[in-house]
Amino acid sequence: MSCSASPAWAALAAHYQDDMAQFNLAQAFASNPQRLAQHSQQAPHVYADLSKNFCTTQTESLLQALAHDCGWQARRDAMLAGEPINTTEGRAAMHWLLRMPRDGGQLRQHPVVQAWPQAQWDTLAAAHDTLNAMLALAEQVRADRQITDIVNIGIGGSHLGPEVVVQGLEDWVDAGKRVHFVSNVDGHELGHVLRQVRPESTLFLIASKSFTTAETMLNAHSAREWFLRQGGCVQPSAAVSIAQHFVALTTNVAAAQAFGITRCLEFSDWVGGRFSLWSAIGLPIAIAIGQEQFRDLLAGAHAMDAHFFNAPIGHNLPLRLALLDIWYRNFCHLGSRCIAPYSHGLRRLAAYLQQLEMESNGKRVTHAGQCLTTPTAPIVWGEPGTNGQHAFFQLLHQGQDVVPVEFIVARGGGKYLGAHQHSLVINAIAQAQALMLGRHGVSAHQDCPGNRPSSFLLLQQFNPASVGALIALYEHRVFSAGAIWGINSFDQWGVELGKQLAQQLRQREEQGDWQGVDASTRDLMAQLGPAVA
Ligand SMILES: O=P(O)(O)OC[C@H]1O[C@H](O)[C@H](O)[C@@H](O)[C@@H]1O
Repeated sequence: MSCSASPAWAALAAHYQDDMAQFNLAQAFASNPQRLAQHSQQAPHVYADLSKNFCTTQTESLLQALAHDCGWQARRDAMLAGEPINTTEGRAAMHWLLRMPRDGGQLRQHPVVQAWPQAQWDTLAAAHDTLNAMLALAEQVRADRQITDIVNIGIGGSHLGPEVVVQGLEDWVDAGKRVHFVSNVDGHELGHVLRQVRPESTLFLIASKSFTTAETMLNAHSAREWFLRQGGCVQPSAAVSIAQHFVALTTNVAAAQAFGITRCLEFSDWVGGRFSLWSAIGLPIAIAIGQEQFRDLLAGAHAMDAHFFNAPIGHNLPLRLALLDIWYRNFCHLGSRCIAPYSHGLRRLAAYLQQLEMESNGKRVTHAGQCLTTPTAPIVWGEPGTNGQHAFFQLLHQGQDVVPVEFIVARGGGKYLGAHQHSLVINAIAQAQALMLGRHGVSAHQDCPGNRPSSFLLLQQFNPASVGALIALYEHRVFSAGAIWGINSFDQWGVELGKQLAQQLRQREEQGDWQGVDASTRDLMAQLGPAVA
């Protein structure tokens, strides 16, 4: 049964029409002194104030009934059991295992974990062996005074997670290494980094789950060529050799070795690319902040995992957020969500979430291959505050579209506190208030309609553990929404088509065969093809 055929779906549609279409946030606060308590929740490291959303306790109850009707709990347990819930690729999705202590940690009493076969415990032990090897390498690199620059070459999941965490935890970066990220196939990005580094003091990390991604392979080959042109050697015995200065982070060790890399950190195919920052893909993070802090990052994420796998439907924060996402998308017909981290460190959070949410849940068929008749992932977008206020917040306040805004704010931490931190958080609070209250009776141009929804995610403190918990919260939220929609959040077949067509265009170009190709594509190839490059 698809989610929209469930009785709860019909009840939610009726609830929207009958009770919520004219809902007013300010009035809801005025008439219900319990509103904040009813729609807020403390989870590990993260407090969520959801009270400025278009919902009542009845909305939340009906949404919880939807989760129940759609088998959310069984899907959550299947993930924890290590079942192949990524059905189109026949794989489990076990990123959470990478942050679980060897003895199961806070989940060891969970009935599903108690029922694990020995093989699952062996998988956990193997994940710890890999983690220890990764952290040992990170410490070795941190202690190596000759290495001043780390260049991570990878794209998508092999880039965005590590980048958001390294930037976010800038105040914990203590080994004096500069960490650069190169993702785009546009040579300007690689060129810009290579102009700043020297081969003898640079460690290249070639991060690719598949070790076949075209952009990463081209960037890796160009980096290798540059390295050799600058006097680097292929002989492993030489000090400035590829063996010493290139490390691969991948599931495809054979391909990395064929490329000429001998130092490989491997991870398993049950780690989805966009869920992989906890695996070997996290090496740039571990080099930047050190093993102790990396373990804190994992511990924060594990605390959120324990909350997610243990908490019941009504008190499960990742699920509550997922249900609000479904409510807005499917019943209130709001197509996007704005991500507003009031944190310079989290300036790339929206980019990270764009992959996490839109690549996971931007889907239109169920596990069984049935076409869904309802929209799925919202479009997520955003910029850090306060910058966004001076750009697109105008539309949020006075535009014709209602966009739920998600404020992410930390309760201190970091080096530069005082007046700056205070101003940052006051701005976030004031924006949420302005969105809700609006301004009335001044003039047509100055009035703001108000009644615009927002959520507040508040980190107890800004540190590795809370960043880990925040990211795990988002991961489980995305999984929960996908589980209710009945889609596979762990594949990404839509991405393949463009890759295939790029390959076909290359072949056509070589063969000079443009038969059957549309006039626009042909003309663009003529204008931008190799003659121009
Ligand atoms: O890590 P890689 O195998 O190089 O993949 C990098 C990225 O490229 C792909 O096209 C996928 O859409 C992403 O999910 C993935 O994270």
